[in-house]
Amino acid sequence: MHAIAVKEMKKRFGDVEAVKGVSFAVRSGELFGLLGPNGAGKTTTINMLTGLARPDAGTIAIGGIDCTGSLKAAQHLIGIVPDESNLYPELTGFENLCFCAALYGMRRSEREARASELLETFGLAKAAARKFGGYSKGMKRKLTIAAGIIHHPAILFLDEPTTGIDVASVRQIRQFLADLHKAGTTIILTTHYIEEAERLCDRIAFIVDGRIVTIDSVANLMQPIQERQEVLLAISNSVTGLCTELASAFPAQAFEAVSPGQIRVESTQPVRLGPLVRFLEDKGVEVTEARKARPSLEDVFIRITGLGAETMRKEKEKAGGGK
Ligand SMILES: Nc1ncnc2c1ncn2[C@@H]1O[C@H](COP(=O)(O)OP(=O)(O)OP(=O)(O)O)[C@@H](O)[C@H]1O
Repeated sequence: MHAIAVKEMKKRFGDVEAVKGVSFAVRSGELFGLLGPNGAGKTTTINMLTGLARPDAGTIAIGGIDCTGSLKAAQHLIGIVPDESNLYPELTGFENLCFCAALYGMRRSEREARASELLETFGLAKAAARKFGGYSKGMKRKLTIAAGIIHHPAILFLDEPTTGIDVASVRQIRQFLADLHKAGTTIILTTHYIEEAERLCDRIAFIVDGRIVTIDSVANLMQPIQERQEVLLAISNSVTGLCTELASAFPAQAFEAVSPGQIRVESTQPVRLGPLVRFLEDKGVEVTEARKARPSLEDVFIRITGLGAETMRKEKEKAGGGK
């Protein structure tokens, strides 16, 4: 049985068709990533799956339960970590968690024990008695995750869990998600950090402009580019038309000027540096460094979506870090 099965789900906000008919299924125990740039429709998709937005069309099943009209029957199965925290600033960390536990009908002793356990897990025990409103961004995100799993949900939805927070918290959250995944929880994660998706997810759906453009395992997505060789050459100075000249001199390789001081060489054969360096020297260009690049999911994303590395980098910067 699938933990989640979505068919032809759509959502429009006025003139904006935010989600244009997405279909996918998440296996039980899977860590599934929805990856895409800002405005792609990730949050809207998650909101429809968690009952925060009503789809205009399509069907949703969660844990085998038809949730198309209402999520009520599957509510106990899911945990939600929204991108903006829904916790109360005037309550302490401990009180917030106990309050959430009470909403799930947990008994007092049970909820206090669970709240203390989760505060410990996330390194927040010392801040347990402090008001949530005074927490740092990273602490807020961690407590929001703790609140989302207070009732041991079988399926956890997280919307951009590592965006805009400090590096130490990012590491802690990623490790926590990996542990939760190992323990068997189904996790659906939205992110626009390609390397985060590559590191954590079993399968990834690339979502662009309201549509899923591809869904596959990280290994399968990476397979076509694994055999490809890529070398980055740092050069002392650039000369007009250098890449065109290189391409005609070395037709088995592809050349791209990634910046004025850097050329990317791509080939399906091992790249021989000697002839390249000599050719460039003859043109008055010195190679100051040659580095073999590891193929990454970012390359796959760029190939499939047509979105350039620069676009994704800008998206990351806009998001305010998280690395
Ligand atoms: N409540 C709303 N009212 C109007 N338009 C909306 C609303 N929510 C989302 N949209 C629009 O729908 C599109 C998809 O937005 P969504 O937030 O789902 O994207 P996203 O992939 O989660 O982006 P981000 O990474 O920035 O969070 C965008 O064009 C957005 O402006």
